[in-house]
Amino acid sequence: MEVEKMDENDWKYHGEGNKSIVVSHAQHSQVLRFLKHSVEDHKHRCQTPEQTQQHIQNIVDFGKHVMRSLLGDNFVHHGKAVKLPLDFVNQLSLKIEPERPESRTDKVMDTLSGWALCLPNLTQLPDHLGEHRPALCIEIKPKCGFLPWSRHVTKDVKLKVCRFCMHQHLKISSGKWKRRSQYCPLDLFSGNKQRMFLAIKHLLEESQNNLKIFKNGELIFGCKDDANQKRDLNELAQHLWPFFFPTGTLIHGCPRRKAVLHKLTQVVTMALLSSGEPGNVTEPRRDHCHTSSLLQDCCRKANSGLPKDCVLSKILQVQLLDDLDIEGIYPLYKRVERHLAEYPEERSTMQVDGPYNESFLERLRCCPSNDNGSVEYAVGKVHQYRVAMAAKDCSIMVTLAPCEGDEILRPAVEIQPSKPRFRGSVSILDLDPKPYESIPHQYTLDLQIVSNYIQSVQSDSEPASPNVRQRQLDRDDCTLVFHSA
Ligand SMILES: O=P(O)(O)O[C@@H]1[C@@H](OP(=O)(O)O)[C@H](OP(=O)(O)O)[C@H](O)[C@H](OP(=O)(O)O)[C@H]1OP(=O)(O)O
Ligand SMILES: Nc1ncnc2c1ncn2[C@@H]1O[C@H](COP(=O)(O)OP(=O)(O)OP(=O)(O)O)[C@@H](O)[C@H]1O
Repeated sequence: MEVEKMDENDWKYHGEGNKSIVVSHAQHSQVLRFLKHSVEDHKHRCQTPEQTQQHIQNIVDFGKHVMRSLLGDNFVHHGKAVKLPLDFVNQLSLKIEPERPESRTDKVMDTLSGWALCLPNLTQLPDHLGEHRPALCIEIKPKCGFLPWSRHVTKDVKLKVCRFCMHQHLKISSGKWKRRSQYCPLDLFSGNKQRMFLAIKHLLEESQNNLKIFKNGELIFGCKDDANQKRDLNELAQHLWPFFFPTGTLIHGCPRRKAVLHKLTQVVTMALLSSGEPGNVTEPRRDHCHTSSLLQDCCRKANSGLPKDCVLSKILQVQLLDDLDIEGIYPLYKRVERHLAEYPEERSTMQVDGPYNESFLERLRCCPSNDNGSVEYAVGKVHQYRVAMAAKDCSIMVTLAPCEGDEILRPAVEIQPSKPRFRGSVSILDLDPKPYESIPHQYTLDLQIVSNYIQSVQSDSEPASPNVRQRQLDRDDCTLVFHSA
């Protein structure tokens, strides 16, 4: 990329989250990720260009030195910080503004610093492989895949219902989403194919911000402010039909939509479970969220664990660094705060705001396992918690292309046995360091999620009797899960 020759017409709006806006290059497999600011911060120029540069460099370093080591080189692309001409950035910002979803316009793109992150476009295959080859990309934001077990947890419900499922109630009552998602991260992370199929089915039914699908780099499903899921699924099936049924053959008696979504679910499950070391399986986790609608008995029997090096296993291992729960972390955060109030100069030696280098990683690894009352212990646990938080908020990109014969696509993940055959790559994105300052917010949010959930379940029809609950479960269409072809 030649920064002097940047032309906004070569770039188009690609997507955004809470913290950044992404634009993709029209010809090359590249994206630029810009930071976003609140309108107020932008107006008052709250961050200097040097601070923004540092912020972006911290993201690169965190990916390069911390997350790559913990999650694996294959999965993490740390990208590089680039300084762009302000003119280009301003023109680009004006160009993409009409494309932005209404719900995200409370923040604006940083047009003041000229700094951005340059990354490979993970929705496409690399330039040298991508030519004339259709690519399908499935992005999943899986969220937290385990139930806490910490002795610091004070509400029993947290040991039974996962945070995502509880949070759904708050998201509905606050108006963030209109319909509750039945997706449960514990199903996805179970390693059990039936539960994983169910998780993906639920993501397809109500994608919220947890599922997006791209075809040749273009968003074709998910992430809409107000989606009509049924219509969208029909459209999705139309889009995907040529990928999965290139010869046009119909499965006798099976509706087209169902056949395509079934294939998609199978292929995504295989990609999420694909591992460098086939057959290597971790200890099964016994987590089962009580609001997940798969019959508990079935889950218990089939909890087969994740292959050791698959992407889900890697992410889960890092999430599990949060072993104290926010209720155990918050007092440690306050210990650090008290120490810093007395010795503010130690903030940098403690690496509270980075740098995210080898020695930060070492601090994570060397943190004592028991609380000896020291500030070192508190800092180590807070760092571990922040790293776990990043892994709880990341997204997985599965990018696939049909392939013929024995041709090899690299970096390779092979979907076997599948017809047609697919090869491609699995990556993890959005691994930004979570700010130390967000811990009090996390604590308050946790309290809010739990109390809202308890209230909402109590006020929903008197606690459903087992029969009512069972009828509810029976109504779910599990044929996709239980009668695979
Ligand atoms: O707190 P959560 O679990 O709601 O996660 C936030 C996400 O909400 P979600 O529930 O996934 O819709 C939220 O995503 P959305 O803006 O809702 O798409 C962000 O990812 C936020 O991270 P950050 O503050 O931008 O670094 C996320 O905040 P962190 O808690 O990860 O800092
Ligand atoms: N390297 C990439 N290649 C292709 N698409 C990308 C890439 N990075 C980000 N995207 C797209 O842009 C979207 C927003 O990016 P990202 O998730 O990093 O934003 P964010 O603001 O950090 O999100 P969050 O709300 O989780 O904090 C992603 O969901 C993804 O669709």
